[in-house]
Amino acid sequence: MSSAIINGKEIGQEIRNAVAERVIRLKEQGLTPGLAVVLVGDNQASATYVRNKQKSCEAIGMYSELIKLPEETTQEELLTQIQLLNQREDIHGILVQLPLPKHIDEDKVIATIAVEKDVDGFSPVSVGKMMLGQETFLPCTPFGVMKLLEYSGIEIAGKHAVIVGRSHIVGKPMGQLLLQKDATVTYTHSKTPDLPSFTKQADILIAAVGRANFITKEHVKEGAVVIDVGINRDDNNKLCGDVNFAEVDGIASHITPVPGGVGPMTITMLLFNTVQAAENKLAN
Ligand SMILES: Nc1nc(=O)c2c([nH]1)NC[C@@H]1CN(c3ccc(C(=O)N[C@@H](CCC(=O)O)C(=O)O)cc3)C=[N+]21
Repeated sequence: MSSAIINGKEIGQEIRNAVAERVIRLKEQGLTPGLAVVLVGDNQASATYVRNKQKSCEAIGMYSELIKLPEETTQEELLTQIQLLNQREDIHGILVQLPLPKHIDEDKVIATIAVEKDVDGFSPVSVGKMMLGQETFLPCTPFGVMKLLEYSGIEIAGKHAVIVGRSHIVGKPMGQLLLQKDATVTYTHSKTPDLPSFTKQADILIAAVGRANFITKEHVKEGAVVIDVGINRDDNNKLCGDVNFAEVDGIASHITPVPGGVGPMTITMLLFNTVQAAENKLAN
């Protein structure tokens, strides 16, 4: 029997519809939620993502503004731009598209974003609050994965979640959010010896490695829920995840496809956080 497909496009659309309703309420009160996306340089992949984000904002009636800066932008110029956005009344969320050019200190840039506008949830204060279980913007990809699990009726408490990958934006916060829902969490990474011996124990397996088709049938336990966070290009330049879908299909109980799984949820939660930021402003 094949695995149940967790449809991120469909679940994402359902959440976006609810977010669109909140946009209508805000507009009735004279406030249009606004997202600023800062793009430095001309990374082709980044340009595509950024276009998707803007289209998604417009589709639900939000304002979005692209601040496109040349590759040669200095760190100081970028910090000045962010400080201007921090002060803007019409901008409620700020996203600085990563990766940044190598001459720019990413940590410094992210730390400059006002925490109440940090809709990516990447700043040190946001991360600290998340760790403490305090109210804050959750990073969009792990937040989106939590929503996928919730909408699919997958139980988390008491389950063994194994995370493959420990990036600041996916692996680490993913484990934290699952822990907060009472999963037992194991982090694995590139230095983990005998990876399959760990991943085979997973009730919930999160693949966030960034290598095409890296997770094969030997990594997956019968009946596991497999979440594929990867976005890679295969040898034919086709979009694919970290999981070898054809191999794992039928072993997993549930699986997310790429495309159409986690990706659309990342953008959905960005819209969600931005509307929340606007609502917070109205409340204060
Ligand atoms: N500050 C920052 N925040 C981010 O959230 C951020 C970032 N930088 N840098 C780049 C990554 C990547 N990312 C994606 C979002 C949606 C899809 C997505 O919607 N993917 C579609 C397919 C899109 C296609 O066909 O190319 C899918 O999986 O179905 C993919 C990738 C956000 N990122």
